[in-house]
Amino acid sequence: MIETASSLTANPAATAGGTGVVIDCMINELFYGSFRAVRDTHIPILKGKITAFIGPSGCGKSTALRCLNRMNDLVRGFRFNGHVHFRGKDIYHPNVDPVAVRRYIGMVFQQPNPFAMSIYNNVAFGLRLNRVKDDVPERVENALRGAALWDEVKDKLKASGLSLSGGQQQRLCIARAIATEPSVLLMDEPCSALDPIATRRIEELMVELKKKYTIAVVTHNLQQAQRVADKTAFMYVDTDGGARTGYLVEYEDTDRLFEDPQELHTKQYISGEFS
Ligand SMILES: Nc1ncnc2c1ncn2[C@@H]1O[C@H](COP(=O)(O)OP(=O)(O)OP(=O)(O)O)[C@@H](O)[C@H]1O
Repeated sequence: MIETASSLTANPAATAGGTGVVIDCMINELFYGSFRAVRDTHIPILKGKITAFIGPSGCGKSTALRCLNRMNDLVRGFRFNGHVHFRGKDIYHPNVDPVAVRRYIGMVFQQPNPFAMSIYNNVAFGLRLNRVKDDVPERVENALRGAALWDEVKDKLKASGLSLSGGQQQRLCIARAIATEPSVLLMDEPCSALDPIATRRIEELMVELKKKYTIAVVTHNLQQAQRVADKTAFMYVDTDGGARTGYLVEYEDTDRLFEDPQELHTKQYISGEFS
């Protein structure tokens, strides 16, 4: 039996691993081919909160984020030992369809990636992909409003998505991701290609979006994590014996992690002793 999108919605109230936990992610070991990229990383994603993944380059932040909606499945040689519980199911169970998972756990990438089609169709595309046929114009408008883009584009919905500025393109991608009303939005360094003003706009939008969606975000920007995140997961990378395996060092309330880190590596990282 193939699990369908509807089977993942069957028990929307179900949580895993504790009250308010929408996704409970446990990575015992994760490989790309023979390379062990991540180990011993347990990150609960809490409902209605923003969880930031921070840490030095190569520690596995994006890899861990991509586990949450099975995006790593697309990578050749990917192997995963652990679980990702969502709505009472392990999304890695062989009967779960990854396409159904991504309907409920959407993703926004580092580089804004609008399609070479109109602004309207960029948002409607995600709906069509998920066979949503009713109320498409209303849903497109709601998604563009939700992404704080409607006022800027309502008079040019037929213009190409590529004609927008970088920050607008990223908000268009957010609109595309929220059009199907996912439960969770994964954001992989969503501001790294943007200037400070567009970055602030996206940060404000994230805080607004968390009223409706749970968010997990990878960021290199520690101030950004402090500004937007409720919870922060700090990852580090072992380099013993030539290995480069990332792991979770500390997961805490963001304020606590930055004000009173419990682990030496966290202290060193947030004080800028290494990057
Ligand atoms: N598709 C892939 N195939 C093989 N190895 C990969 C792949 N993606 C990532 N890796 C490796 O896995 C490790 C973790 O990478 P990942 O991109 O998750 O780290 P990161 O902390 O997000 O890094 P950065 O901050 O530089 O983006 C790195 O050693 C990286 O080279």
